[in-house]
Amino acid sequence: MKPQPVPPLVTILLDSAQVYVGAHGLPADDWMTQAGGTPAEWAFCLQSVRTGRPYVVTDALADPRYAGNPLVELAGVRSYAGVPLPVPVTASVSVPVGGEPAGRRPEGRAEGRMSAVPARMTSMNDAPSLTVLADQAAYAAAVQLAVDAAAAYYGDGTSPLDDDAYDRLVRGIEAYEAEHPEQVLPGSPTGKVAGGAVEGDVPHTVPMLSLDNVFSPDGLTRWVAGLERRLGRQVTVWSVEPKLDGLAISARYHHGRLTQLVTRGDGTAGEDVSHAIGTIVGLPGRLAEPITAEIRGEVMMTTEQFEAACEKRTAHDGTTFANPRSAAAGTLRAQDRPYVCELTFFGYGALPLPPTDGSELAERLRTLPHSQIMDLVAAWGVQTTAATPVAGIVAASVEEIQARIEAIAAARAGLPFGIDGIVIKADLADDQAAAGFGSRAPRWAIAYKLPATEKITKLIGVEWNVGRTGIIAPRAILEPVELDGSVVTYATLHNAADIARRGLMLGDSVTVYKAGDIIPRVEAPVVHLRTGDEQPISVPRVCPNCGDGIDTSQERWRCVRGRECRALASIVYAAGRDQLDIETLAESRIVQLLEAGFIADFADLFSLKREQVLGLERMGATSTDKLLAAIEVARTRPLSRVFCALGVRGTGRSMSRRIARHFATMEAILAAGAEDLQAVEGIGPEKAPVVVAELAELRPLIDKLIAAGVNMTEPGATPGGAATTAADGADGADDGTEAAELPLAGMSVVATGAMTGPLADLSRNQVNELIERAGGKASSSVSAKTALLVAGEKAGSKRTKAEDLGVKIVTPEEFAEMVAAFL
Ligand SMILES: NC(=O)c1ccc[n+]([C@@H]2O[C@H](COP(=O)([O-])OP(=O)(O)OC[C@H]3O[C@@H](n4cnc5c(N)ncnc54)[C@H](O)[C@@H]3O)[C@@H](O)[C@H]2O)c1
Ligand SMILES: [Zn+2]
Repeated sequence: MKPQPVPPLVTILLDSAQVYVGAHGLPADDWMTQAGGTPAEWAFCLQSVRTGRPYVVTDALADPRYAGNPLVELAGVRSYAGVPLPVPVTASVSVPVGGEPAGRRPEGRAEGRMSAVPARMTSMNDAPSLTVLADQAAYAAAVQLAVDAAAAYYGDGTSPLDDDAYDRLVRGIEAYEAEHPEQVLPGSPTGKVAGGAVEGDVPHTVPMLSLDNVFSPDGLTRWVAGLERRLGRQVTVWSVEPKLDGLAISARYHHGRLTQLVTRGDGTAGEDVSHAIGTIVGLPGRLAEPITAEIRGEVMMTTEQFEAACEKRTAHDGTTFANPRSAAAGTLRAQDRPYVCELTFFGYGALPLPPTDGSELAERLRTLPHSQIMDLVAAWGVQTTAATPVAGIVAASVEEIQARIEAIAAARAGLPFGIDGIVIKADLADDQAAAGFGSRAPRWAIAYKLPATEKITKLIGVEWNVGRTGIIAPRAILEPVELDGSVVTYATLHNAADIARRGLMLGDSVTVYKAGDIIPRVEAPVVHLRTGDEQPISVPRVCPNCGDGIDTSQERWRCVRGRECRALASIVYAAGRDQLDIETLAESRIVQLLEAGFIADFADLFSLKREQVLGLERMGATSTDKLLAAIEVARTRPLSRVFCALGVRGTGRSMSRRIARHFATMEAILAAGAEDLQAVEGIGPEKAPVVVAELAELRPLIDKLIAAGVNMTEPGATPGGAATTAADGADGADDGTEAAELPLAGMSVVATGAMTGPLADLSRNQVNELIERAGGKASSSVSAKTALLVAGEKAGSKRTKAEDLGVKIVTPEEFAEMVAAFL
């Protein structure tokens, strides 16, 4: 028999750092890798972060830089160990370029180093990525790492891995075990509660299990079908609840009194943590009724409790907790801390407790639907999610479950506590009893996992930026990390005091948080991962923009020149091509005008006198009149341009267009509250209040613009937004028809390559404006949601991607015809 093709050796570092890419010159947000290291050390990652689609290896091979690289061989691998690989190879594997990365890993850190081979991807729909294990040694190292990490995670919360890295590792172990059942180690974490890493000495009356996971609507549908097949009937009632991100705990009440708290442990026995009684909000020492029962639920820290706990710990030993979950884990078990941190409890179950398991209550707890048991628990005075925006509900169909999943996922970023998914349970006791339990999880419940919102990465730098009002704010530069659908390289650090409070140092491993629209933020240093090489973060002594002094009397530092510090930059921006487009106004001219005291902001441009301009050095009559004429034209620009010129944080060109089209007038924008703003696509619960606050701050400038007669309306738009009212039915009917008649209504359109024909002279921004005038949504990246690609000359990778996805492609000329009325 012919030997199998030998797969190239690829190295994967089991490091918590999630790397970047960029070394191969492709957009960083397109790719992900599984490994640690720096961009110079790693060249490829083979799965698109944005689309989850596998990367086509052969594409990259055309690049001469990779000639002779092991990857060349990788591309030739069509099967491994006799199993055909999807062609071409599609695993999440990274390949080192130019030798192995060495010596970067901190000492004393749980890690394994293993060779890896391309994995066969499971169904891409539902495919979370996994760490690929090449051989038995790699497998053994992975098992050891996972068990150590889990022990630290459930112990004092000091795991070296973030959850995503841990989950990928365990999935890799599972995949390896499926291929090599004869090699499974007894210590393997798979199939065990808490990965088999924790023990306890207080037996549970009924095992406290974990939950199995799904990751997509398809996964959920399959799970439901599987359960119904097992039961031989349809499940008619489901309960849908948030999956609280803390630790499971059992609270034993005797005659209404809380007598014992026990952790989940290995599922059959846990640890007694009764010392925490009295410190957990939502878990009363005495119930409203003198009942005897066991209540199960999640112990966690709210964001507020986490901040308070960090403050206490910093005061005590100068360190913080890495995140709310590990703070809760550490706090629950800590007995001899000189400070007390408050915890929060949410119940999600109740069961009979011996010796009263023959009682009438015990019988009710065995036969009532889960949802009604939760009502009972709340009535007894225990906190449940009922009072939160993500309350548990019952659903009758997969569609209803799915709708609730979406609602909970949308609410996640605004919640005062962490959730990491949605738990779906068969609500009726009969269904639960008939489905029963596996060794690790019940068969009648499933966790629908949401993407991780937190990861561990490295803080590699801090830069100090001066805002429009002269506020000097630090920003963290991170080793790029893929988080909730995008690659994060920068994160907010509020101010110098905040850096000190969190005890951050350069080179620290840090937890970074991002969900939905939220601007990523650094949560805390992971103190137990320090190597001793971390350096203090230096703070500026003078304004980084103008070199003048800094007013440090407030927590938010400010340049002593205040608004003036940034005046030049703001006016240059406002006059720019995509904003007011004042053609002859060069930066040097703005400097002259500022220095002469004729202007202090861009609104002053509109009241410039001819003599003033004429009096400037190197300014003749012709150029003066040209400039004044250009300013006259600027006075009539559409609202979207004027709004963009304001430079409201988080609103660039396309967002400004969307806002202007939605509200139609500046008056309506100014009257809008955070709620109203969220009706604009791309503005979420976090961004909306920022925009409102910025606009309040900009109000004097806006009033000045209005007084100067600058246009404040968006041509063709009606208040309320034509596109939004389209779906509104009756009273939106007029607008609705209008929107539906627009040639690109409801379409996401991407333009790429050089425009030709009637579009030849348009900038990309102008093409995007055109798309939006014609009712479409301009986007810069091709995805499954793209309805149309306008591909000019040299369209490149976007065109390839559109072809792959079956997106309709037109030439600039064809497009010009489609939108001729709007040109
Ligand atoms: N970072 C690490 O080193 C590390 C180590 C081990 C585990 N982990 C993380 O922990 C996860 C596995 O932990 P797990 O076994 O506790 O499982 P899990 O957290 O995935 O799910 C089970 C748990 O969900 C909780 N839960 C929350 N809301 C619930 C609700 N409404 N109803 C029922 N249960 C609810 C319960 O505590 C239950 O035990 C992994 O996926 C990983 O993300 C991380
Ligand atoms: Zn300054």
